[in-house]
Amino acid sequence: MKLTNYIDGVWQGEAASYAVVLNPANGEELAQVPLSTEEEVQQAVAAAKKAQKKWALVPAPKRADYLYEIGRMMKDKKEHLAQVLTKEMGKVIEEARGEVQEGIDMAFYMAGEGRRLIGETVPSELQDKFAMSVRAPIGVVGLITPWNFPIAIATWKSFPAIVAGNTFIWKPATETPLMAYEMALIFEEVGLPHGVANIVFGSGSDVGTALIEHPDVRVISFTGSTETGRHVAELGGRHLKKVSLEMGGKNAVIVLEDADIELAVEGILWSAFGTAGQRCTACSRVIVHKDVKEELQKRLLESMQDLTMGDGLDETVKVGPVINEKALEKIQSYIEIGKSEGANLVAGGHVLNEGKFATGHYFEPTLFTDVAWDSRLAQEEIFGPVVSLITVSSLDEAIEVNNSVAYGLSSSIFSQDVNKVFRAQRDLDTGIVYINAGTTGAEIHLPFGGTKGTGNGHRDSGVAALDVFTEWKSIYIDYSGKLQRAQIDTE
Ligand SMILES: NC(=O)c1ccc[n+]([C@@H]2O[C@H](COP(=O)([O-])OP(=O)(O)OC[C@H]3O[C@@H](n4cnc5c(N)ncnc54)[C@H](O)[C@@H]3O)[C@@H](O)[C@H]2O)c1
Repeated sequence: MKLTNYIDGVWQGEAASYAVVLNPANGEELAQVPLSTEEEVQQAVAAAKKAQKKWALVPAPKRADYLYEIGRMMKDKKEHLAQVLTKEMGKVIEEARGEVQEGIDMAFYMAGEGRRLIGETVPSELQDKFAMSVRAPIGVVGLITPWNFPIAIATWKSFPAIVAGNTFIWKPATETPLMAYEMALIFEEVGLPHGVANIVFGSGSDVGTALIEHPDVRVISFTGSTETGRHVAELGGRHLKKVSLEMGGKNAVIVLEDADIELAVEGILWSAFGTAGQRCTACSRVIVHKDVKEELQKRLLESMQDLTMGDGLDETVKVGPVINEKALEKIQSYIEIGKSEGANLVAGGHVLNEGKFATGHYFEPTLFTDVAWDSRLAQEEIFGPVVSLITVSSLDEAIEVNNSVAYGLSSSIFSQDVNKVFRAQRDLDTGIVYINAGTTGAEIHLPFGGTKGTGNGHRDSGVAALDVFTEWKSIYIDYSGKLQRAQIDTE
């Protein structure tokens, strides 16, 4: 299947060049994705700009009605969307269903915002004067998304954008364009006015750059690696764009001496090896108290034996493939780095490429122990099924080690002591903190994002997402019939 861009409600013609989209589980060709150019971006921005004027005049509750329809259609197509998602991204089908559900939840949640979009009324300091602030749409927004959550992240961005009265151009990752294609079909089927939702496929350097540099694109909402995000921020800054960045992570589970070890093992397995470790919130470090280190390690190693690997469409599989050959090489390079740094490789550490694994991209769930907290293995984002066990002697030390990385997305702590966990949630320098759960499992009505190298202060999800896609407009209405001046003493 050859995909085409979706601009102004119209599926566009053939592109000059394409990239091939492969199923990471078996190497099967799924589609060809256009490698668009600046010209297509200009066309999409022009359509979005024209549509936005009308769209902003549609009352927000009516804009929200389209989101209810989109949510209902996603619900009807949930199994189909999940199957396509597993094929193009590789995550196991249970997780794919969960990701689609996140999108459905986001549709209904943001549709509800159509009847709120809450502003503020406040007293004026002057008599016979009324003061309020409202959320105003910004205009045309550009959405740049990664391959690891090809549908959920797009809904976190596009749904608040449109309910607030903006129109958008979405550039999905070239590895996972099929979810964008499926969403465009849904936008078309629910009759979303032409030009409100536009999809332009292509590389980050061509399409992404053209979006960021275009003077009519007022907001860039980006999710991806910190390296790319830094570039997006620099370029966006030069063009004075509002740029929202959600980037990498190096998340840790802390296991204290009084933890429920069985529960901690379950939490670690799910957050470290789910999606083959390719979540921004993946647990990549386990910071364990020395008194329970041996027990935790033993139970973790035993449980890791039960992680069946294979094609995520097989319901019995727990760990699917990683996205491509480049990812395998990166993970392998960190195995070598870990060994050279003196960490102890106690499980996994290999690419699987024989038998049923021969045509896919599989890496064994891997555990290093005795990892130095400041080693590269413990500090850098690997984005694969690799966990580093770091031993500490106290809660203070655990928090310090957790906070030592350049990222600040998610952290978790297992302990039965309410004083310790309350103290920890205060001091853990991450945007998300879990108590007695792994590092993953965000719910869409709470803000999602992180500190330091993970983000630049904005958030996806929750009402906070509306801050990215609206401007605060302050309105003063003077009904005194005379010129009143604030801050001037008229007595
Ligand atoms: N914090 C979060 O919410 C979150 C969520 C998911 C993934 N991530 C992070 O995303 C990364 C994995 O995703 P990825 O490999 O797709 O990231 P990436 O940075 O390589 O790509 C992300 C997107 O940016 C585009 N892009 C690449 N170069 C660009 C450029 N020069 N200008 C504009 N756009 C450009 C890509 O085409 C893609 O659409 C990991 O670091 C992960 O932690 C973060």
